[in-house]
Amino acid sequence: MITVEQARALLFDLVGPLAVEEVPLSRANGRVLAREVTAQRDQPPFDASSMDGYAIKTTEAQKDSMFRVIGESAAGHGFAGTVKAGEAVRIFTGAPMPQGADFVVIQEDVSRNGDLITISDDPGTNPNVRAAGGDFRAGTAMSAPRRLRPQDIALLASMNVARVPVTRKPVIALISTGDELVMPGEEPGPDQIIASNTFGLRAMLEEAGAEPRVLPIARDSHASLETAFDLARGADMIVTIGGASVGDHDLVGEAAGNLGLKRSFYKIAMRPGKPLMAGRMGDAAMVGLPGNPVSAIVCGYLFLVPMVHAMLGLGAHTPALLTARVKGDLGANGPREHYMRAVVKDGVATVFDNQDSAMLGVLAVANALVVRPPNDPALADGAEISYLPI
Ligand SMILES: Nc1nc2c(c(=O)[nH]1)N[C@H]1C(S)=C(S)[C@@H](COP(=O)(O)OP(=O)(O)OC[C@H]3O[C@@H](n4cnc5c(N)ncnc54)[C@H](O)[C@@H]3O)O[C@H]1N2
Ligand code: MOO
Repeated sequence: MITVEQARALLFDLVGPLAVEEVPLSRANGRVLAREVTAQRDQPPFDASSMDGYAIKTTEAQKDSMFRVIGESAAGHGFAGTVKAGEAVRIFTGAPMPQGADFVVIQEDVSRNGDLITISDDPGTNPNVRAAGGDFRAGTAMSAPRRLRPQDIALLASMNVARVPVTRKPVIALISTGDELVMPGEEPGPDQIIASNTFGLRAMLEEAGAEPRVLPIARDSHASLETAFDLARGADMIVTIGGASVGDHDLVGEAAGNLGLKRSFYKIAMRPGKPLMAGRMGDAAMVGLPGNPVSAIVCGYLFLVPMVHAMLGLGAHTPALLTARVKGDLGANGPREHYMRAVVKDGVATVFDNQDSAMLGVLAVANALVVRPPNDPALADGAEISYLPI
C-alpha cells in the first residue's frame, strides 16, 4: 500500500489549475484571484483632511492665532480658491485640502465668532492630512493567486476594479452508492440509513471553493452505477462514496473500470480511509472514497480539499499540521498512518477512546485529527504530537 504522501502526489497529478473567467466584483468574494490586478487610480486622489476643522498654513498653526474663514471644503465638494496668510477654510473629514493650506486644526481647538476663528488650544504638530496616493498609487498591484476576502473586495472596489479575473470553480459530481441509503428527509425502510457523507462532503467542497453537484444515489448494481457516472459527465472531478472495499456489493471500482477508469492507485496505508481509489475517467479526475462516514470526511480534508485548491490555482500543498501535547498515554500505532479524532484545547490534545470510523457523533465534537505515523511507538502523557485542525 502507498503512503498518504504518495497518494496525495498521485492525486495532484490528476488535476491542474482551471481556466480563468471574469466576474463582477459583487460576485468575487471567496473566489480565487487568478492574476495580478492593478489600481486604476491613486487613493486618496488628492491630499485629504483626516479631521473636521479648519484648513490653514502649518506656519500659522499656533495657539491664539486668528483667521478669517473664506469658504468651505466638504467631502465631494472641494474649495476652489487658495488659502493665504491669515485665512482658513472650514473643512470636513475626507474633503480635499484647499490650495495653500497644509494643516487642519481640529474644531475642538478653535473658538469661532462669525467669520473669525481663534486657535484656543495647542493645535499640536500632526497636520491631520492624508497625502494623495498614501493608501495606494495607480498601478499598485494586488498579487495573485489569493482567495478573496471581504477586505480584498473593498480594496479592489477602491482601486476601481469592477470586473475580477478568477479561476473557474471546479465542478464536482458527488455520487453516493448503496442500496441502504436514502436522502435526508425521506422515510428510510427498516434496513436503511440516511446518506450523510454526501452532505458533509458537499459542505466541505463548497467551503473549499468548488461547485459540488449531488447526484441521485446509485444503487449497488452496475446499471445504476453506470447511470450515475453518465450523469456526472462534464464534471471536473467525480467523487463516489462507498462501494470501495472488497465485499460482493462493492462494485464502484469494477463499474468505473468498465467505463474506462485509468486507475492511479487503490488502497492507502492510512486509517481511516484505506480503500481509497483514484484515477482518470475521460477528462475528469475520479476519486472513490470509502463509505464509512468518518473515513469519507477525513479523506475529504486530506485529499479532496487540497485537490480543489490545486484546481483553483492555489498550488499543490499538503495541509498544514500544528503541534500539541497529548493528554494521557497513547498505545503504539499499527502499520497505517492513523488520523485520530481528538479535541485540542490550550495546546493539549485529548484523543477520543472511540476511533470507530462510523462514528459521526465523535467526529462532530472533535476539532483535530492527531496524526500518528506508521508504527509510531507508544506515547506517554505530555509527548508532542502533530495534528490537523478540522
Ligand atoms: N473484509 C474487509 N472488509 C472491509 C475492509 C477490508 O479491508 N476487508 N475495509 C473496511 C474499511 S477500512 C472500510 S473504510 C469500509 C469501506 O467500505 P466501502 O467503501 O465499500 O463502503 P460501504 O461498504 O459501501 O459502506 C461502509 C459503511 O458506510 C456506510 N455508508 C456508505 N455510504 C454512505 C453515505 N453516503 N452516507 C452515510 N453512510 C454511508 C454504509 O452504510 C456502511 O455502513 O469497508 C470495511 N470493510
Ligand atoms: O479505513 Mo476504513 O476507512 O478504517 O474505516
